[in-house]
Amino acid sequence: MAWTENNNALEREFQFSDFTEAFAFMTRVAFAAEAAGHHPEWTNVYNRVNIRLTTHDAGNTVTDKDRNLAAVIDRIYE
Ligand SMILES: C[C@H](O)[C@H](O)[C@H]1CNC2=NC(N)=NC(=O)C2=N1
Repeated sequence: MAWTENNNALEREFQFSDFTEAFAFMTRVAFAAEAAGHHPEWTNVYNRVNIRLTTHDAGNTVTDKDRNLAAVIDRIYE
């Protein structure tokens, strides 16, 4: 898995050719997150998107909800 676990969260950086591609990815992830009822912490700077996944309801720990969303995000990125 390309994600690393740091400070009770799964983290991964995604890179794109430009802002439009990065934002298109974010839009798809946003819909997938809403469908899953589980939402990322993220930042975007131009063509980079940094995502952090942790479960707030479980006291900010990594749970299967984070692992499952990470797998969904990876498929969107492929
Ligand atoms: C009621 C709602 O499903 C919960 O508050 C969900 C929303 N999205 C969430 N996202 C994340 N990352 N952690 C949560 O604990 C969480 N809880």
